[in-house]
Amino acid sequence: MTATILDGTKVAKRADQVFQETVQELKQHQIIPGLAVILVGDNPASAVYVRNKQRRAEKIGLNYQLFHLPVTVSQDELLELIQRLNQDPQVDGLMVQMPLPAQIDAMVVMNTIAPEKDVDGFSIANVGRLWSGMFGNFPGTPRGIMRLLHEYQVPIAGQHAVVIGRSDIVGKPMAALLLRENATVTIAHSHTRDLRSLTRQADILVVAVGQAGLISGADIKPGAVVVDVGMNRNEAGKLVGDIDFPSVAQVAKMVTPVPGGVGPMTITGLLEQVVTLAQRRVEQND
Ligand SMILES: Nc1nc2c(c(=O)[nH]1)N[C@@H](CN(C=O)c1ccc(C(=O)N[C@@H](CCC(=O)O)C(=O)O)cc1)CN2
Repeated sequence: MTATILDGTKVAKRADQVFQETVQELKQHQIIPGLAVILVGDNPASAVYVRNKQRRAEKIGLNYQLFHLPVTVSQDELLELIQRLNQDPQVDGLMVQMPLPAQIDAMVVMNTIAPEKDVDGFSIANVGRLWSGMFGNFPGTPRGIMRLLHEYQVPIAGQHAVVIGRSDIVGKPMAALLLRENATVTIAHSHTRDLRSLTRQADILVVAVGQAGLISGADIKPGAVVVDVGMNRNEAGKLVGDIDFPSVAQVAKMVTPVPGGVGPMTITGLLEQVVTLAQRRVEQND
């Protein structure tokens, strides 16, 4: 078997066209959806991600504002900026790029962003909404992965989904979104015993650990759908995921590549969230 590639780059481009049309319609109601991104420091990977966000946000017509703060900024200064942007009516969505330098408590930052503007869905209010099955803002990566699975018509209800990794950004919200769509969900992590007996049962396997080559073809169920969230650099400096792609692609029905799979869909998930918030602004005005 050679797996179908779940092409995040292609799906993201298609999604951008849809968002662009929606933004045009919003502009007819005098609403320009606004996204503010705060970047602290000079982490090179974060700089790339923020640049990609800016390029795509501007392409679909968002009012994009970047606030680049020095790595030495104090927590109070950062919180002050967040509070100002919380009050700014031009800003529909506000996010702080992770990771943050050690002097800043990410939990405090996430919970200072007004929940209705928290487009990352990292605040306690939005996490609660996610797990309660309510409407809310949900993190970009799992949101984007769900969109990718829907685009390729991957059945979810009743499927056994195994999520490896329990981070707040990917693993936990991914499990919640799969559960909301009636998958039977197992979360595995560093303390899980006999990981491979679990991965071999998965109809949908999401790998979000940050360990190159963790999962190979022998570890998966024939015909599984495998989503690789990993972003690692190999010895040659090449970007690779958490799976051994060639062997997995021999056994899986569908698989995401790295790059070009989940990465572009993370930004799609974010843009979808901002556009949804701006649409809500129109409904409230009507
Ligand atoms: N506040 C947040 N911080 C971080 C998040 C997040 O969702 N919110 N996620 C990641 C970084 N991230 C978005 O912010 C992100 C990661 C990767 C990509 C991407 O397009 N990857 C490309 C490869 C890019 C490269 O060459 O390095 C791909 O996979 O094809 C976009 C966004 C952590 N921080």
